[in-house]
This record gives sequence, C-alpha cells and structure tokens, in this order.
Amino acid sequence: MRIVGIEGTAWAASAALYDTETDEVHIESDPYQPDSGGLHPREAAEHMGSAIPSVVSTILDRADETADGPGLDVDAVAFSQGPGLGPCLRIVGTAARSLAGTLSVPLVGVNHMVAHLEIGRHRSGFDSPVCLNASGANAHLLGYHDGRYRILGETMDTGVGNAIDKFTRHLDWSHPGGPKVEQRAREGEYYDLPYVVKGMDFSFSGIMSAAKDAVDDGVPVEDVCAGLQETIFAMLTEVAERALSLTGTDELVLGGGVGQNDRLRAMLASMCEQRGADFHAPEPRFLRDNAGMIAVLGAKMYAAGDTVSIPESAVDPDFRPDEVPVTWRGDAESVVRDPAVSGTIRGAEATVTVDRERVIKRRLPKAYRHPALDDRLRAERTRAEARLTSAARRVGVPTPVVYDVDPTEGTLVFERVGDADLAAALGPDRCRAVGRHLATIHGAGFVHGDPTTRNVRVGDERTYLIDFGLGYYTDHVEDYAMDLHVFEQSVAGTATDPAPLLSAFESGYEDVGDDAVRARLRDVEGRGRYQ
Ligand SMILES: C[C@@H](O)[C@H](NC(=O)OP(=O)(O)OC[C@H]1O[C@@H](n2cnc3c(N)ncnc32)[C@H](O)[C@@H]1O)C(=O)O
Ligand SMILES: Nc1ncnc2c1ncn2[C@@H]1O[C@H](COP(=O)(O)OP(=O)(O)OP(=O)(O)O)[C@@H](O)[C@H]1O
Ligand SMILES: [Fe+2]
Repeated sequence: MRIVGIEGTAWAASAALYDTETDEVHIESDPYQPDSGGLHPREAAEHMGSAIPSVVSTILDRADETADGPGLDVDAVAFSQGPGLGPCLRIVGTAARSLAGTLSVPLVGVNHMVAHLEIGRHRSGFDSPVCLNASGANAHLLGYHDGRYRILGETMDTGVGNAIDKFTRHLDWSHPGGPKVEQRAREGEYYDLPYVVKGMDFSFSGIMSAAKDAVDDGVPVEDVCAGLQETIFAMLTEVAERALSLTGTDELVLGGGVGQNDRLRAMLASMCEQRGADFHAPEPRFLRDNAGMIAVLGAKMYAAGDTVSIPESAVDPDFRPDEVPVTWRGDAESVVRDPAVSGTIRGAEATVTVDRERVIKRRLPKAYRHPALDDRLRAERTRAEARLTSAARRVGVPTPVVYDVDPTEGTLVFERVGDADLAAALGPDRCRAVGRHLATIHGAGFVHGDPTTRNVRVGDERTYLIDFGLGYYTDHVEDYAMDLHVFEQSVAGTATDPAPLLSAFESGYEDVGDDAVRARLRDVEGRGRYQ
C-alpha cells in the first residue's frame, strides 16, 4: 500500500510518500522562517499557499518514478486535520481534498499530535508505550487505553517549544529559539530557576519570567540557557517517569520538535536506563513537523477503513488527541500494566521498601538531573512530605505515622497503611473519601500536589493519603483546583468507566469543601492549551 501524506499545521509545508511494503518514507519539506519575531499566522498561511503545491508535486513525481505499473500507485491521501493554525490548516485541507479527488482515492484525516506519537511507536516496535510529545505548541503525556489515547499529563500554559521561543524573542534571537538555546547552554553553568510539577502536569510561565528577569539582571545568557534546559527537561523527564510508574509500563517514546534536543533525549534515556525501561526517540526528520508521520498513521487508519468523506473533512484548530477514536488498535491493548509486586517498589521518585509494619522511602539521586537541582528537590520534597503527612493527620485525614526523616539522605520511615493502592481497587466510595480528604486539607490551607490513584492507599474501612512530597501551603483556589484535576486525570487516564468514580469524588469534595474550587476545576479543564 502507498499513502501520500500532507502536513502544514504551522511552519512545515511538507509532503511524503509512505510504502507499507518496504516501510520506506520519503519526505519533502519547505519550512517557513519568519523574518522577525515568532510565527505570524497570516505569513505562515501565505507560505503554505505557495509551498504545499510544490512539495506535493515533488512527491507525486517520486510516486510516478517508483510506481509499480501504470498510474501513480497511490491508495489514499492523508492530511493533518488539526490541531494547528486555522489559516494554515485550511490550505492543507483544500490541497488534500483536491488531490484525493484528482487521484480518485479516499481521504484520511489525521490528528497531528497522535501522528507525533504513533511514529515513535511505529519506529520502535513497542506495543503500548507512554508517549511524551514535546513540540512547539504542545507538551503532554499520552497512553492508549480502552480505544483512545488518554492525556496522562500536560502543560497548564504554553507548549514547551513556544515557551523556549518566547524567551529567545526577549533576547531578539531569530525563530526558532530551541536550537540556539541548546547551543548556548553547552557553554554555560547551571543557574537555579523555579521548578513546577503538579502530579503529571507542569507549567512553564513562572520559569520563563524568572529566566527573562535573570538575563535582564545581568546573569550570563549561557548560564540562563543551561539552567532553563536543565530545569524544563528535568520537569518533562520527571513527569514521563511518573507516567511510567502510574501505568506500570516500561516503554517510553518521544515525539515533537523539541525532541531533537540532545540534552532532553539524554535525560530521558538516562531515566529509562535507571529504572530498567526501554526508550525510543525517532530520528530528527520524524520528530519535527513532517508529512512522513502523517502518511504512516494515515496508512494504519486507511487499513482500518478509517477514511473521511469530503463533508466530514473540515479542519479543527483545537483537535485534541484524546478526541480521536483509535480505530487502528485493538480495544484490549492498553498502556496500563499490572505493576510487579515485590518487597521493593519503585515509584516515580523513590524506592520504597515495605515490611510487615514499616515502609522505608528513599529518594535516591536521579542521574538525569543536574546535581544541584537534584539535591535541592530531594531535600525539599522529603521535608515537605514529613511535615504535610503529619499536618494532614492532625486535621483528621488518615495518613501514615512518620517515624523518622533525614532530608539530606532523602529518607523517610513511615507506618505501613492499607492493603492496596487505590489504582488497584477503584470504587466510588473510596473516590468519595478522597474528595473529602482533599477538601479537608485544602480547608487547612495546603495542597497534596500529587493526588493520583497510586498515592492513595485503601484497606479496612479507611482511605489513606500518602506521598505528600509535592504539597505546599497556599490559599489560591487555582492550586486547590489543580489537586482535583490531578486526581481526575489519573482516574480518567486509567479507568475503563471513569464517570461514576469522578462524580463520587466531586460529591465527596462538595460535602466538605468550597464550591469555588469545583467551579475553578471546570475552568482549568476547559482552558485552551494550544498557545
Ligand atoms: C500543532 C503543530 O503545528 C505544532 N508543531 C510544532 O510545534 O512544530 P515542531 O516541529 O513539533 O516543534 C517546533 C519547536 O521545536 C523547537 N526545537 C527545534 N529544535 C530544537 C532543539 N534542538 N532544542 C529545543 N527545541 C527545539 C523549536 O524551537 C520549536 O519551538 C505541534 O506539534 O505542537
Ligand atoms: N505508608 C505506606 N504504607 C503502605 N504502602 C506504601 C506506603 N508508602 C508507600 N507505599 C507503597 O509504595 C508505593 C510508592 O510510594 P510513593 O508514592 O510514596 O513513592 P513515589 O516514588 O513518590 O511514587 P510516585 O511518585 O510514583 O507516586 C505506593 O504506591 C504504595 O504502594
Ligand atoms: Fe508538531
């Protein structure tokens, strides 16, 4: 089978020919390079208008030269249906419809973000990996479960590449900024910047303002670049590890243009090596926006009969990857695995040794993190965990007794609680209890910071909260809402029928907590993330 792919969501006017027999992907791209500033949607669309026809024509010549028999020997035309810049998408959509019409072949509408992840799965041969998409306009973790890609974690503000590009615009560097920051960082010394991870979500706005301020205050720009990369990529690596730990899988793939960064790839490889997981990063030509990934996913969709009629083929600038019905994978496949049960549990952050009555938790150094950042995070989190585990007990939320704490070594000793993680024993009553517990600690002025189903222990009559290492005192409704969001995302990402669990959880929160928090939660969920 041979598929033509067309990509043009933002900057890359690209066409490709994919042959399923040989697995060969031929890509022809023409990038749009703004004269100054960032991407201008109108200029980008003008670029697409002239560049798409020419890259498509080059690919059709190639199809002609390599055709088996008469005609172009093309079975379908796949195109990026979204997300992306509306004016660009519309040009690509029109080009794809007209090409499919001319060739009299079906049209396949591909979600660009799912293509970024499927190319990694395809090239690696992994079954059901977690995928970290690190692109310009996005940054999220995806895992397949029950017919859809679930978002396990994502940026709460801008995409990772856009965050870096905004920093370089402040320095008047030309677009794109990512490669320039990578180069300057090589000459710099690590500089401390804010680190923001909430469960498997993260945000870049605080770190970006701090980085700009640092440059304005005279900190050498190469040091800020080094600090920026160390911090942002450590955050992405940490959330990727959290997703591996939550799902129990041991396969990670990388997607997106920022994935071309050597330091990010090295950190992810090191994290996976340290925890015994397999890691795959596709070649750079498949990481940055390209039509090859559109053609490869297009072929899988076409083989599954997943084509679109012309009236259904409208583009969608906000097309989320979790909206895509995944027709090309089996319903029984899943990213969720049963975690190995043994005396020592490897969480995302720590190694936990459980005996009959006690649990010893060790935050061992992470080889992927800069030592200064690693020391700081391990000590801060160990201290916060001891303090907030006890503070929660004092306000009546079941938590383990803290027997001992050593922040320098990153070690804690706890009472052993519960018989299972909530992840392995989900039920509405337990979710309701978690809702009440979170409302109670919020009432006491602090957040948990990472309330996933793996950080709740259940057993006898009680539901315990554990792992307060990311918690902190705050009176912001937004921070409380994020706790709810993290819990709901961990349920929605792994449960087959999340709706009754989520409504029980929210009704538990409502029993004790403030209504403004649930209202803000809706706001957090509805926020457009593609900036
Ligand atoms: C929706 C779609 O249009 C969008 N595409 C996109 O963002 O292009 P992509 O090729 O995946 O990523 C471009 C980003 O990748 C960054 N980038 C490129 N090389 C880099 C490097 N060596 N280090 C860090 N960032 C790099 C650029 O600075 C830019 O922000 C997306 O996938 O989110
Ligand atoms: N006090 C405890 N009693 C019983 N089991 C525990 C206790 N503390 C931890 N565990 C077990 O160890 C696992 C990992 O612990 P914890 O969540 O504290 O580590 P972590 O590395 O921070 O994990 P993650 O970051 O992935 O949530 C828990 O999911 C739970 O199964
Ligand atoms: Fe992209």
